[in-house]
Amino acid sequence: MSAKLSVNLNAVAMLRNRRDLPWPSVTNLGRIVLEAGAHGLTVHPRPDQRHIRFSDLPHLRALIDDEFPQAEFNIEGYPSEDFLDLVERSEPEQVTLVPDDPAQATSDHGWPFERQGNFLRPVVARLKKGGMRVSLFCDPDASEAEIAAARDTGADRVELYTGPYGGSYDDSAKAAIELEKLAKTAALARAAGLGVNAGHDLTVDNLPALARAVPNLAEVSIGHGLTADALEFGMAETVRRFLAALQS
Ligand SMILES: CC(=O)[C@@H](O)[C@H](O)COP(=O)(O)O
Ligand SMILES: NCC(=O)COP(=O)(O)O
Repeated sequence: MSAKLSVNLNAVAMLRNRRDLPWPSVTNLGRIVLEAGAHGLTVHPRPDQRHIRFSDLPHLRALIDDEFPQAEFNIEGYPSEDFLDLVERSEPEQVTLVPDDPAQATSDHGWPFERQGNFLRPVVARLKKGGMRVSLFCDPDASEAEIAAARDTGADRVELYTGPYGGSYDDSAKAAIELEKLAKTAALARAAGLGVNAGHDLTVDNLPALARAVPNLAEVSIGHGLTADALEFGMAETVRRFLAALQS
């Protein structure tokens, strides 16, 4: 079975936040995404709410519950007490824990599982007790010992950080090296009994090779590249609508 696609709405929210206006609507874009067949929605609320606002979450939860009950809500973030409260109120099907510093522009590394296992274990247990699947953001070249420590937290899955792979879009030799690391880490995770998700800078161009290299990929979450394509492929029709509005 092919991997599920969860669309990350952070980039849409960031565009919305440029003005004190309600468009583009994060909820409406979520509806379009799910109507088009995506399997879920991902958000990564950060403490400064520079993209997703905490107030977006109830609307997205209601969208899924009321119109797309088969879809999944995936909330990503650093497990501060505020984040955990927010997650528990939003009841996502999946939580992806990411070792982000609030000042970080975007996520750029996985958890040091051996070092942070004692921190993660009770957090994972708390979320799982609340009925949520837990995934942990993981370096693309995590060692066997690191993967064993990830499994020992009680998490269900790891999400492979694919940033270095996505970033080598203009260097096929480097992309092959990065892909090899991802394939090896995914195999270690599968052997340890963990499900494997992946995300960061994935695109239509780099997805096929990733899916071949990681045959049991459960889910990809994609935001930036997918939103960029939505703009590029939707711009012509939008210009035509504005020209028609001028003539009406
Ligand atoms: C966890 C992760 O990989 C990130 O990709 C993140 O969720 C993307 O968030 P931004 O689009 O806000 O950088
Ligand atoms: N977990 C990764 C994610 O949600 C999307 O990352 P990106 O496609 O915006 O880089």
